[in-house]
Amino acid sequence: MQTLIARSLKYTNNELSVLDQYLLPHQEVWHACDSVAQMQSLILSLKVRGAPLIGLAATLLVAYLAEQGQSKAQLAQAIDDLESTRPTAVNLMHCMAKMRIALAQDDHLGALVSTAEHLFNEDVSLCDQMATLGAELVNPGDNILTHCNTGALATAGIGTALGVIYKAHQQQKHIHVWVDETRPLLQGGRLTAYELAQWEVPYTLICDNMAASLMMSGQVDKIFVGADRIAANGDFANKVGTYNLAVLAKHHQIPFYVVAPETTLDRACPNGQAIPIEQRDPQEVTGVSGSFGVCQWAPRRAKVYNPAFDVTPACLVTGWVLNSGVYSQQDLVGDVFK
Ligand SMILES: CSC[C@H]1O[C@H](OP(=O)(O)O)[C@H](O)[C@@H]1O
Repeated sequence: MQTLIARSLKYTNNELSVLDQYLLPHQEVWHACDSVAQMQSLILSLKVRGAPLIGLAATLLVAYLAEQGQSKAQLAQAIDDLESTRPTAVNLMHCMAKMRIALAQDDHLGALVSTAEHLFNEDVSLCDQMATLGAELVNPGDNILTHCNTGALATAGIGTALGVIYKAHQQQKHIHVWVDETRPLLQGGRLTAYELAQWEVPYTLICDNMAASLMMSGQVDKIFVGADRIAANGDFANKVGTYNLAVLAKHHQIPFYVVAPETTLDRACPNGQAIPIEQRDPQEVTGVSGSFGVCQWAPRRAKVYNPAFDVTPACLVTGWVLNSGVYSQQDLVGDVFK
């Protein structure tokens, strides 16, 4: 397999490595990964995270295992196991389906390697296309609000929604970004703030519960978010708290855009109710753990509701920014999903 290098995933010198996103922004630690169990653990703990990146990390591991001489039966099991790791982001299922097709080829090793290389390099291009198309929606001086993390850390390229923001910054549109910290795992406060600082994009970090008053006071001009799965009617799943923003945006008549590659589209999913929503460990809500240990603030026996994602109905979305274009719901359903 060729050398493949992204911000949080790389294959170099016959070694697959991932950047531990749970330790960011204070520590940049890379883990070599050579087994399904290890990759599943990295993905489940969100050390490896982000809808496109999860699919690509699993894909590169399958190709790596094939090059290590694993049998077709072992590789088929690896694909099944990896596909079941997290249920909501459809990019994982998309990538594993492509790898299953490659595994069925006569030269399965060659097909797996070339498919992995293609999917990785394709995502880089898809990110560039989304960024260019989405940046056209950004006006000079816009105050943009975003949720969770959708940058280079979450993809093989420059990102999805954050890629749009970065491209607009590169175009010297002099934007400012309101960054939702994104409870409970703080992908915004830890990762988006980290990426925007590295790109020298002006931003202000806020708690999620502050977005409404910012909108009411006219301090938010547009909202760009990512997606983990887009259903055939345009409903989409994204990090929990996205639906809040969509309802607020509609009330305050603020343009609300979802940015995602077409690898996030799920043609077999009729609407948002059909999207499986991952339920996560209550400990993520009752406290926080990291390299510093555990900080527990809620009662240990507190009953917790901790869905990793929520679903936003298409009626609340101004436009879908895909790699192929910017769509209204009518065009998305009629042209893209046709
Ligand atoms: C371009 S990443 C898309 C999506 O993935 C994130 O979820 P997680 O951090 O749990 O992997 C978040 O929902 C992003 O919007």
